Amino acid sequence: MTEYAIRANSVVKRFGQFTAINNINLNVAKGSIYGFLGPNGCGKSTTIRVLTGLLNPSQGQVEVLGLEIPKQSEKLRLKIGYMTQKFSLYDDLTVLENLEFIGQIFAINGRELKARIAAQLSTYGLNQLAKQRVAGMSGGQKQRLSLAAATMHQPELLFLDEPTSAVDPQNRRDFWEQLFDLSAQGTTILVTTHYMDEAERCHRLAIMEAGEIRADGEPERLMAEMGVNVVEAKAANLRQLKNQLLQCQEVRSAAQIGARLRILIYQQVAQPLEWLKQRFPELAQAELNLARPSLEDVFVSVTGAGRQ
Ligand SMILES: Nc1ncnc2c1ncn2[C@@H]1O[C@H](COP(=O)(O)OP(=O)(O)OP(=O)(O)O)[C@@H](O)[C@H]1O
Repeated sequence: MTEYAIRANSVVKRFGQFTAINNINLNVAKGSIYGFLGPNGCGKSTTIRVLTGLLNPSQGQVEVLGLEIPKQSEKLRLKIGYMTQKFSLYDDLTVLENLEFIGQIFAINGRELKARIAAQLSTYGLNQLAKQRVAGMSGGQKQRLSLAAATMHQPELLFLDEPTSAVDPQNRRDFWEQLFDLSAQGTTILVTTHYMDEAERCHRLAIMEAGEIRADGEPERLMAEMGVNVVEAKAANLRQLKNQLLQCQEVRSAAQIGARLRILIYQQVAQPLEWLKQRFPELAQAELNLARPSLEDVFVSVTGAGRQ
């Protein structure tokens, strides 16, 4: 039987008249990496704050690591790590001093603290930087320190709010390798992101828009079940063709990628290539191919994106 680290049932959070998250249902399996993908302002951070007990839900039930939230939030605090969007360590302290400080907050002292710091410095490649003040460090180095700090007390569950928005692709890759190491050791991870490639790495994923979960599942399954076929067309006058395609109710979206147009066509059209050629005679000689769906296609097909 699957054990869940997080269960949320019909959770709503309102700020005054404004509903920031609406009827969120969530089951996050223990040890998994669960992604929250969605545009700015769709409610990802609000959801995390409710799940961590920092915000009280307006409605609904939340259970995290077997604790009833917000009632038992204080007990939860010691079992979770939370890396917020903003770098939240001390610029004027060194790497070592930051880790000591965080350790003490979690009541780790003496020999145990020394051992934990040594382990974290080594795991996150910070040995050479131990005596360096944070102010002079690069974005990638700061991010490694943030993860080291968030995992100092070996939390069972880790919340990461857009952890890689300030780092380059190589650092993102390395960061994700660290997340998979943590997951293999049994840590459950909930991570929010804007990046499709990052979302694709998650074991499971929720796509959010305007405070609601629009789709939820394993990335591969979401791609297989999205209800549209993807066609790539290499043709002349792509801008004009795109506008004409968007007038057709059979077309979910069309977007230019280099010299091609990526067209999502609802699956009610059984033969999308033939349909395109019939509907647009100028495509009769064009290069048309069915393409493998991507997560970006799923995102477009389940949200309001892509219709302009
Ligand atoms: N304390 C608050 N009071 C009023 N409105 C809020 C508050 N916190 C968030 N909101 C609103 O709730 C909505 C969701 O915000 P949230 O920060 O959860 O989005 P997000 O998906 O995390 O966005 P981003 O990717 O930009 O961080 C936004 O419209 C935001 O302005």
